[in-house]
Amino acid sequence: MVSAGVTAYGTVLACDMALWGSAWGGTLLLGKPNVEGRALGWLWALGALRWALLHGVALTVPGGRGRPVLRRWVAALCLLGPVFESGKAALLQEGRPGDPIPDPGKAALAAAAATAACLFWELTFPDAEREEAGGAKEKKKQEAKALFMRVVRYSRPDALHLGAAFVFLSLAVICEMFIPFYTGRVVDALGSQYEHSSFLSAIALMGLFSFGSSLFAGLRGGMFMCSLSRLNKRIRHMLFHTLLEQEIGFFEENKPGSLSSRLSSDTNKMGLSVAMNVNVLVRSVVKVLGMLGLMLGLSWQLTLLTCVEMPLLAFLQKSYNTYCQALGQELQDCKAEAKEMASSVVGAVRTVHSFGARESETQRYEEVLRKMHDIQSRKGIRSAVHLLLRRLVTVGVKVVMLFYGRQLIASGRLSGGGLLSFVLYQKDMTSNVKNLVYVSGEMLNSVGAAAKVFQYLDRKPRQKEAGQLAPSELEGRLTFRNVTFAYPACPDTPALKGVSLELSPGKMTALVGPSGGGKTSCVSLLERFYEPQQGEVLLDGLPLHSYQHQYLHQKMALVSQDPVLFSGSIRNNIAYGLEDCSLERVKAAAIKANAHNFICDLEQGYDTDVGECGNQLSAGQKQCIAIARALVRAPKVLILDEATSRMDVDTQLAMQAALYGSAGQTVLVVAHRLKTVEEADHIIFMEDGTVVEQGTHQQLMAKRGRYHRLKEKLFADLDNAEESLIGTVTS
Ligand SMILES: Nc1ncnc2c1ncn2[C@@H]1O[C@H](COP(=O)(O)OP(=O)(O)OP(=O)(O)O)[C@@H](O)[C@H]1O
Repeated sequence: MVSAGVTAYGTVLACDMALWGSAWGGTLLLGKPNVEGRALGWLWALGALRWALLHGVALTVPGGRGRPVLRRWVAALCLLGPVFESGKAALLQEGRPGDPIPDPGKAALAAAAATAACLFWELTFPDAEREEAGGAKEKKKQEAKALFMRVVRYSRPDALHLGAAFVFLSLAVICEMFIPFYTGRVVDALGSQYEHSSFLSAIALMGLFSFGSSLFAGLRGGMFMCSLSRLNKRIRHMLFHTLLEQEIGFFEENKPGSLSSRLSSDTNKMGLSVAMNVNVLVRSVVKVLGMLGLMLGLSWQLTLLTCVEMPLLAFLQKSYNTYCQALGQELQDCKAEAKEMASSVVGAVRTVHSFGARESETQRYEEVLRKMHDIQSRKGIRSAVHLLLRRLVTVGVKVVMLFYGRQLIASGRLSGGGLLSFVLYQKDMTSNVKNLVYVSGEMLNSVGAAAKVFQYLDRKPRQKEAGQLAPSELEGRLTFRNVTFAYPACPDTPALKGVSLELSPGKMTALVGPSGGGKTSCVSLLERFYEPQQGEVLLDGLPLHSYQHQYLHQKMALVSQDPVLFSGSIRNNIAYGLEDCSLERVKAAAIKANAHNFICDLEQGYDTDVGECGNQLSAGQKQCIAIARALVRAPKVLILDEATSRMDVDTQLAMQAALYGSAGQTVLVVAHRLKTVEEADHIIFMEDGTVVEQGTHQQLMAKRGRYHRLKEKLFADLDNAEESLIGTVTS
């Protein structure tokens, strides 16, 4: 593939040299043709002829077909000269166009300029050729462009702000462009024939343009910041909403650290891709075009020289950007890992302390930091090399330019001030071209962050959409019909295997069995945290998913073993998710949950702040509040998953009596303790994901099966342990 390309380019170049050589030889033998007054016409005619011939060669040479870059290069080689001479004649209306058949030096310079311009274009705006070659990299770029356009579409509501920002941006750039020009004029005015009035007018205009550029630049910055913050707010809100819509399995696959990083840094980066990069892009494009015009006006020869520097710098910058992009991804992953590790360790600091894991955690964190440091060091070294190469190119071109500029001044074709203006423009031009190349890479880089955000925004929850059922009367009968279920993390190991059971209204059903038997999995299915792979869970004979989400969670309340409280008052925690819940309702629920007494003992009663995650309350108190939070909704179905495990036996029994009394309520208790289970109307014994036996306590004891054996072993052990613990404390 590469050798075919070399052959194609080499053949075209050889043909071009042969063409020029024969024409040049002809002029040497026969003398230069007299084209006075028709030079431009001749230039175009010869250019077109050369183009037609070389184009034909490009199409017929082996490996030439299917190479649009080669054809574009041929066009640039043949037509750039006529275009340049025509532009020069039209804009500057001076001098006569160059010879239709240039001498060797000019021919080489024109070929180099055309090649450099072509190279610059292809590097900055790479296109379909490599895509045709099937490069995955190119495909990725196309995707990045599509992503970028999507971010732009998300910015539509800020069109007014962005529009104003671009107007200010253009004004600022235009003002900025004239500053070097009038700086040169000031220097000229200070020259040998000093004229006060021209000095004053030049300095006034320079001051005016400087003031204008600062003013408009400030307004532009403000407008961009404003639209950036608006976009950020919208995206974050959408993302947060989408995240909360996802099924529970999603949160098991994606760790909280990486999710919060998406919400904060990635949304931020995504916004920057529009506000900042487009800002720099437009600014640079306007400046480059404007300055190119002004520079051509000052000296086309020096401008041509500048055109040699730019592709070289663009090439250097491009390769640097590619390297940095790859490292940037690695660095971002490292940062996310460090963040996640720090937050999980700090969040579980008690466990870390009690297991004496401080040293190992510190080492683990240090390892990630070291990885981060390595990446940053590599980036630093590459940046130093890049800077050195860039400086060498810049200084080299500047030296040549100054030498040539001196010749132009000596021949009277340029003033000293003009050269100064040119040098200032050239410096600015280089940095703007660099910005252009940088920003094209950075845009793709920042849309990398956007890709992750969109990945979540586009994600459809992997569970059936909730239906519309919301009957005013609900009996509360729950049925598992031949349910098989495996967690997303272990799809090949079912936690429930063909489970069929029924929870009757007005009855308390207990789920018991050894650890890992599938009790909590049943509860999770009832809460619709997951969907079963086979079978159905029915409420009053209808699938759970056909009920409205809000309705279902109003009618079914769950209290888990480790309930989560939110920082805020006890009252707000009990009334969580309910609008306009009176203090009386909250108190009534707290009384029923055996929480009222200890709440009243607290200094601020129901207004007491429970602290971060409720850590200012004991585990048992937290469970009481969580039960009150469930009861305040007066649910038709109450699910207690080891919900009283942290309470003492007396509190547990009192609580149970209170809960058992609710007429018509379906109560499901998952418990390990014998006393709680004995009272239940129906006991279901689960083991290894299946229902092994069921009945009342008496029936199961009489059966002398698995329940009986477990009672003998586990429950008795627990009770003994409890009794001995109580004994130790009281003795
Ligand atoms: N989030 C999860 N991802 C993958 N597997 C899980 C998950 N939660 C539980 N399991 C597995 O599913 C099986 C049933 O677990 P489940 O929590 O339902 O048991 P359990 O009877 O409630 O146990 P325990 O009495 O200890 O709470 C176990 O083998 C467990 O390892």
